[in-house]
Amino acid sequence: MALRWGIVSVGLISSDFTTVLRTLPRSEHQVVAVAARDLSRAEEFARKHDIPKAYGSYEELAKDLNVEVAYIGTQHPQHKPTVLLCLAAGKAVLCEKPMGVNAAEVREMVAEARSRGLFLMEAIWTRFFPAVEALRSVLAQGTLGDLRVIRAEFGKNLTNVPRSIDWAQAGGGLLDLGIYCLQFISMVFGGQKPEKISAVGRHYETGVDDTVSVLLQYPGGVHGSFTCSITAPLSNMVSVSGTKGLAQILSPCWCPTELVVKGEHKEFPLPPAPDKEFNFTNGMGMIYEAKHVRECLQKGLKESPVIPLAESELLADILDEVRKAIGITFPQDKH
Ligand SMILES: NC(=O)C1=CN([C@@H]2O[C@H](COP(=O)(O)OP(=O)(O)OC[C@H]3O[C@@H](n4cnc5c(N)ncnc54)[C@H](OP(=O)(O)O)[C@@H]3O)[C@@H](O)[C@H]2O)C=CC1
Ligand SMILES: O=C(O)[C@H](O)[C@H](O)[C@H](O)CO
Repeated sequence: MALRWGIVSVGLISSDFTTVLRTLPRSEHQVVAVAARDLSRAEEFARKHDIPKAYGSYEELAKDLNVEVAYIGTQHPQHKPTVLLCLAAGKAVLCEKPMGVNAAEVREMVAEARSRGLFLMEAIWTRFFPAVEALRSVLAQGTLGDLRVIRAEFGKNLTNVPRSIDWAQAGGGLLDLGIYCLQFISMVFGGQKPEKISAVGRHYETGVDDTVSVLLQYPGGVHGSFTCSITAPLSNMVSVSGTKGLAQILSPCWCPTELVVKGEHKEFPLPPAPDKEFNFTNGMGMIYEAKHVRECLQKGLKESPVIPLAESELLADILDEVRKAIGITFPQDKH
């Protein structure tokens, strides 16, 4: 039975995700509706992606009984209201990262999903790439020995991307790019709560975070660190070091296809996407998370075992702590 998707908002990532869904067998995935704040833009998107139903409001899509799962592709601050709207309408929800602007928002969404017995997942698509699955396997086998340190970086000049420098839209690097680094560190250290968090950072002129470095101490004398930036290019790699060797996820680490383990280079090419256009790097890699969502729903799961809701809450808690340490607040923090 095909999983019937509703796409919430018609922005850049929504276009990429919809393009990916339409490469999948129609017997497994169908995009049955799309909604935008403006009907004409929703209709244009529907024409581009051959979607049967277009709505001029998210509310109308939420009421569409043909929609089983909603994909939330709005900007950060609109994630919470649209997730809550779709949950209230009985939809399963896949919400783009970061699921919330802060931990309070994430906890509100998680509580609502749990109280309604509905599936909710944060679209940390990185975790579903074969290269990252291979890294998890390497770690599980003890190939690197006893872990000591993990280091991650994600930086690129985004000062020309309006949402990235827009304080009202919770811009900056931490929520947009840093979350990718942090989720690697948390994944490697088993979703444990760090014992100590420290951070230094620079503010961008609009009040968002510009470049931030974070140090996380975990139980057992191990630690992780990351740097994210919206103004400076960084290595965009991840390295995991243990007593028996080093593993590296090569750039682009947030959507990787290359893993190096103790000097051995392994490639995990994306599925072919002939004549498909994407707004973001390695967009075809969203196929993995889309397939995972369907697998979860087929099993009757209410959350992903790969990016559990408790992990989304933990990531948000840590990002809150980091923002507090460097003095970054957003309008959404007051609610
Ligand atoms: N997984 C990945 O690889 C990526 C994930 N993302 C995530 O996806 C989300 C969207 O990013 P992106 O597609 O670049 O965003 P866009 O700038 O394309 O905006 C997405 C949608 O947000 C709505 N929107 C835009 N501005 C406002 C505003 N000021 N107030 C209210 N709503 C607004 C619009 O919805 P409408 O269409 O209804 O008008 C718009 O289409 C982000 O949270 C980001 O973190 C982004 C890039 C890559
Ligand atoms: O999730 C992402 O990949 C980021 O939002 C984008 O890559 C970043 O905003 C640059 O476009």
